[in-house]
Amino acid sequence: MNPMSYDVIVIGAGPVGENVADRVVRGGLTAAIVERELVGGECSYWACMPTKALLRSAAALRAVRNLPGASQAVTGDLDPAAVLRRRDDFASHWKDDGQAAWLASAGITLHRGHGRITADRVVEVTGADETVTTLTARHAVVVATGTAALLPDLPGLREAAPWTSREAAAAATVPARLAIIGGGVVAGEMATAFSGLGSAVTVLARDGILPAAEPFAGERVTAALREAGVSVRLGAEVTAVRRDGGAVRLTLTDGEVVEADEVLVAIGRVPNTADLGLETVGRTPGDWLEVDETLRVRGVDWLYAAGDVNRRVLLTHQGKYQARAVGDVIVARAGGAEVEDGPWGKHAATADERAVPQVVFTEPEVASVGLTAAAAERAGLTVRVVDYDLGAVAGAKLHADGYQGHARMVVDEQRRVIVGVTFVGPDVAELLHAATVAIVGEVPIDRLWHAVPAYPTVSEVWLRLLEAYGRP
Ligand SMILES: Cc1cc2nc3c(=O)[nH]c(=O)nc-3n(C[C@H](O)[C@H](O)[C@H](O)COP(=O)(O)OP(=O)(O)OC[C@H]3O[C@@H](n4cnc5c(N)ncnc54)[C@H](O)[C@@H]3O)c2cc1C
Ligand SMILES: NC(=O)c1ccc[n+]([C@@H]2O[C@H](COP(=O)([O-])OP(=O)(O)OC[C@H]3O[C@@H](n4cnc5c(N)ncnc54)[C@H](O)[C@@H]3O)[C@@H](O)[C@H]2O)c1
Repeated sequence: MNPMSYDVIVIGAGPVGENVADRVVRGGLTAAIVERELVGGECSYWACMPTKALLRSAAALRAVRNLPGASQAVTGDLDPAAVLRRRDDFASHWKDDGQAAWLASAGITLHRGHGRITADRVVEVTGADETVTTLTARHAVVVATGTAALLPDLPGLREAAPWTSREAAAAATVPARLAIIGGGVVAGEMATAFSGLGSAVTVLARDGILPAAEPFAGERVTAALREAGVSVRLGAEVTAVRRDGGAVRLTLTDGEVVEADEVLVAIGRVPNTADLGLETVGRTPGDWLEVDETLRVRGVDWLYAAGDVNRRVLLTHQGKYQARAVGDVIVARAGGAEVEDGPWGKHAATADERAVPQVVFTEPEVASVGLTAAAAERAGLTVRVVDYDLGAVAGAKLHADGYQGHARMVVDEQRRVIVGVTFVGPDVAELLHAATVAIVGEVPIDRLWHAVPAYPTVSEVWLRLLEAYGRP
């Protein structure tokens, strides 16, 4: 036993854990971080970065092919091997020396191994060689252990060695045929990526494509995937899976069999809490960790949970936003300073509920923030929905010949502020932050008329949306 004390112990060195530790050290406290795999977490090696690298080259090629003058310069096809090599670079070749060095430079102590809470403010770390180190926290323990892929209980699935997002993101070769179970964000992006790389892709989307987004988003992504040769089977449900020799056979509810070389399961996530000692704090192992506005686990005053593991929003940027709030509130509570946990306060993660931005890097891209029209109505708001054809904007016509896209703004009619925006179209990702600022700032519609978009940019859609809404 080797007792060591820190002000704060963070379990999990993904993007969220790293940012919590950095924030508390900047606030004058000491911090240790516990990591059982790679410093940088899912995002750096198997999620955000490598998947976007898999998507980017095909997106650039599509863009240039839609631009007369430039398209003539393209004489060959995509080189999948070169894309995979670039992906390897973005995954740092699955080595974390760079990020571990950053932790050291930030004054954060790294303990490698599996962390488990064993008593109040006590974390045991079991290393790869089974040695156990006991850490104690003077002020707080923060769980930032993230999530893993959810696998459904389908007969034959586990024996068929399915891909999860990890195997897809780190694929060493491109399968000739890929079947994807699911229709959410991972399924949409992976279908786009692997069809771009040359796989014959079949998407078995029981609940549709991007069902949580505005309906036009899923419709446009479905149409584009089909145009790219992807077989999108809306409503298709898998009942059994079998791997015979090399091929995987998926049986659907109507008895039809879909054959592929690999099957990717992308139906959501489970929290990494099964072996974390949650029973010692009266929680059930394997459950999501429910937290209050300051990301503190309800009823346990020294325990916090940030990032994917608290299920508020499963996105890196939002988890890092939570990390800044958690780090700062721990420092405030440790020093007896005032806690600002009211809406939009320094220590409250208010944006998690009102203004979460997300870009889905499909073709076309889907960029959204805040509420969809349906979600706003469910929340009891009186809303007005304003739609505009993004392809009709001068900047979009210049951007690409035959540019097709759509924009929607959802306005809370009682407060006359925007509560949701969705853009669908090529390269709409960079349009999103203006919408986020308008929603977080609760900028009145009447004032937005004074925010003039430059001509001729795609951002002129903002003016067109306001014109469609009307000026009294
Ligand atoms: C395929 C895919 C693509 C994605 N793309 C995007 C994107 O483009 N943009 C975006 O914003 N989000 C994206 N996400 C979501 C994003 O990856 C997560 O929101 C983010 O990684 C969450 O960060 P985290 O720090 O909470 O958890 P993680 O990144 O999962 O990190 C948790 C860390 O904790 C460690 N750990 C777990 N348990 C223990 C333990 N008991 N002891 C010690 N260490 C432990 C793990 O090894 C891991 O390193 C994507 C997700 C997937 C699956
Ligand atoms: N660009 C990005 O921001 C990005 C990219 C990838 C992943 N992510 C994040 O990662 C998280 C996980 O993504 P995901 O796609 O796994 O989850 P998801 O929640 O986005 O989608 C899962 C989909 O699977 C469907 N589903 C659920 N159970 C099913 C079943 N038994 N059979 C068939 N379909 C079923 C659901 O209806 C849903 O549409 C998301 O929350 C997302 O925010 C973000």
